[in-house]
Amino acid sequence: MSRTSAALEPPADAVRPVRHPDAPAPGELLGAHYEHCFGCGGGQPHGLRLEARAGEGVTLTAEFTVRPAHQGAPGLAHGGVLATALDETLGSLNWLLRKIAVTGRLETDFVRPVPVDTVLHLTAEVTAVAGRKIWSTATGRIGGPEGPVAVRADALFIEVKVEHFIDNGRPEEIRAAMNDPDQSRRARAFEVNP
Ligand SMILES: CCCCCCCCCCCCCCCC(=O)SCCNC(=O)CCNC(=O)[C@H](O)C(C)(C)COP(=O)(O)OP(=O)(O)OC[C@H]1O[C@@H](n2cnc3c(N)ncnc32)[C@H](O)[C@@H]1OP(=O)(O)O
Repeated sequence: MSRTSAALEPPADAVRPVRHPDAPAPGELLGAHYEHCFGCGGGQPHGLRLEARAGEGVTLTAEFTVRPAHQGAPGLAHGGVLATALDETLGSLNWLLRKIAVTGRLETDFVRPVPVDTVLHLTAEVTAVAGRKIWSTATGRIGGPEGPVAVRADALFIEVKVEHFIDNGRPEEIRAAMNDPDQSRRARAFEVNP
């Protein structure tokens, strides 16, 4: 049995991703794309507050500290929370392409339990692009950036226009997001033209 579904195998005519010339420099923190994002925003008391940093090419690293609010089994991170950390990390990669994209498919392997207070060290990269489709992969390690693998995921993101959010989101949150005075958040959310 193959590890991933056919939808996560890029077709033969897919191309290598191209880092946008204005992508944040390697080592730079990306910052949250939305204050109330459960994955990266500072406005969610129990959110993950995941911090992602640009890497070389179309790669990044990220860290997430598992807190007591993130438990599933006693003292252990909930699998859905770990999947969120992977989803957020993979989603952040699209900023290096300057594309707005949403997760279409996310396949996750849970390899080791992740205790509360553990720092999950994530690495991720875009592997291929074809039209609106973006394939990417991520790995999360514990005990340090070179520690054993605890989780990994492969994903397919689909590029969307900003109308995807305007048409489907609640008007009050959309209005507030559009009026967000934080320039870097506004940039990650809206300024996506090459
Ligand atoms: C004003 C405020 C702005 C705020 C600005 C914020 C910006 C920054 C937001 C980032 C947020 C990050 C957060 C973390 C990442 C999430 O968690 S994103 C949230 C979770 N994901 C979603 O909610 C997506 C829900 N799904 C959808 O809306 C729609 O199904 C999609 C994904 C947009 C696709 O619909 P569509 O545009 O109609 O595209 P469609 O023609 O169906 O498919 C296009 C292609 O993709 C393929 N495809 C589509 N879905 C799938 C699938 N599930 N599996 C396999 N293939 C698929 C199709 O087969 C098709 O392939 P081709 O035929 O072209 O080869």
